[in-house]
Amino acid sequence: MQDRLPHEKGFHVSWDQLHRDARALAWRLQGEAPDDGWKAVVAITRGGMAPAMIVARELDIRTVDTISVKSYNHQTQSEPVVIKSPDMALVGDGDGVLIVDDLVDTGKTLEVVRKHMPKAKVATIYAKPMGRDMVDTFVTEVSQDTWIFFPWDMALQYVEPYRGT
Ligand SMILES: O=P(O)(O)OC[C@H]1O[C@H](OP(=O)(O)OP(=O)(O)O)[C@H](O)[C@@H]1O
Ligand SMILES: O=c1[nH]c(=O)c2nc[nH]c2[nH]1
Ligand SMILES: [Mg+2]
Repeated sequence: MQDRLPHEKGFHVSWDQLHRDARALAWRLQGEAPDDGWKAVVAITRGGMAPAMIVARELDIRTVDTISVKSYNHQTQSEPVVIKSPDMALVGDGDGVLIVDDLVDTGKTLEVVRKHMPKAKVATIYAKPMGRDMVDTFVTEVSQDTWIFFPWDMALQYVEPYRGT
């Protein structure tokens, strides 16, 4: 499938904003930990790595693994492919595991990941309506026609003033 998605709006997230929002996610997750604590955090690479690091730091979880799923080439979506699995001896069926990603959009990535670890809890910082139900905990919802620009995909640059002289 090669659909170009009609994104009308842009939501630009700075490192500072990402840090605040990831900490807000960790704050929410405090009350959702299993009685014996989270066994591990699994970051969905690449976008989930910075959020997972911040969440793991706030919740003092030292065991962090990754699952690598690729589904977009820039803004063009294709079928998600698992490129690298987590240590299955560690994560098992996902019981006690916290999966972290930067966002859920259509939910296709999480569909694949949940098949790997059906009992895991899933948290993202941002969520769009189509994929919202695939996530147990998130912080901010944006509309489906918004493209979220993450700090690792941006750089500071000069902009023209609104009014010339
Ligand atoms: O809900 P979906 O429609 O599946 O989209 C969400 C996924 O898409 C992006 O990852 P991408 O595949 O672009 O890889 P990346 O994390 O390496 O940037 C994003 O980081 C999510 O993982
Ligand atoms: O950087 C991104 N921003 C988005 O809004 C998005 N949706 C899917 N994949 C995405 N990647
Ligand atoms: Mg991703």
